[in-house]
Amino acid sequence: MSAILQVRGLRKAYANGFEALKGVDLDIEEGEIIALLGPNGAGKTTLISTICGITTATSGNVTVGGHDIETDFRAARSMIGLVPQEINLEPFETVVNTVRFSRGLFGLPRKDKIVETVLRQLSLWDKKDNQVKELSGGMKRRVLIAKALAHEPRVLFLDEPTAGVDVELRKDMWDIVATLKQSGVTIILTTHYIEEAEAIADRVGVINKGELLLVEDKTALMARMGKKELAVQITAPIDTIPELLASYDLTLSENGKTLTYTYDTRAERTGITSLLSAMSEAGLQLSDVETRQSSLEEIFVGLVHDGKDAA
Ligand SMILES: Nc1ncnc2c1ncn2[C@@H]1O[C@H](COP(=O)(O)OP(=O)(O)OP(=O)(O)O)[C@@H](O)[C@H]1O
Repeated sequence: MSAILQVRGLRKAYANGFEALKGVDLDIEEGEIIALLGPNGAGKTTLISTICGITTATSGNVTVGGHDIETDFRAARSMIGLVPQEINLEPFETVVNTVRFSRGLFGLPRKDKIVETVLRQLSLWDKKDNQVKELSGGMKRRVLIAKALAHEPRVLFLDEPTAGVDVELRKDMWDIVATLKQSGVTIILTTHYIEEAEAIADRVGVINKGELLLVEDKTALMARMGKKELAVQITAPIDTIPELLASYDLTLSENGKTLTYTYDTRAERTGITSLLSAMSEAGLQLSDVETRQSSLEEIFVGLVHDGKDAA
């Protein structure tokens, strides 16, 4: 495999002086799916827009298939398909014409066979003569993807493909992404959802405050993120954690009535069973037990922290 996309020292300061990208380096291999994960305002859309030439970088450079996005804009842009966050379709146009038109925008000759292949790939062929306004929200999202694929790009950007869609539609989208990968397209998507990255990505990049904190193989990253907490309520408050429980990773709440145990969901043994029996041995009476997955926000805070510690 070779890097189809190379991003080097990419910085973007907006007109008001705000630095949305603070020197991003990224290599993307041909044929992989990479998910860029980050909280609101992290810079995900800015990164994609800059790579796709919608906004101009302040400094740094980007090449797609070896073509510089500034000095060789046309060649670079022709290799990229962009599926934007917002649905921006012409409501009275038919599906097939919408896709044909997108292909034409790249100055390519009309090739109905290609348009047909794309529409079939997205299960839109039987809707080809429908007007866009007659389609469901999920179908409209598919049309956006079909449009982005009409000029046969090798790299496809999906900006928050499943923001605000229901679970079924989200799974649908994941299947589409898997099909596209099989056809050899390199896919870069942005998302807020860990489970989305987990479901479809080969690698995950975490972006926060304009910095790419890490890019890592998904399995390794998920193992690191897979922390869960077990909160155990006890009937009688205690001042300190009993000696018998010293070997567990426990914290005691201020009111002395909740013991919180942090464990790794992916570990072979979570240690919950032995912890609960050790609690009973220590004479603690339990009144309630609750589990909690660390939120994305917390994971990011953790990651930002780790990054600072390492520096
Ligand atoms: N045109 C602009 N002028 C000034 N600041 C901007 C502009 N566009 C975006 N920003 C700021 O840059 C930062 C990054 O925005 P961006 O849209 O790239 O984030 P994001 O990670 O895509 O967020 P979200 O998940 O909410 O879409 C934000 O703080 C945003 O307010």
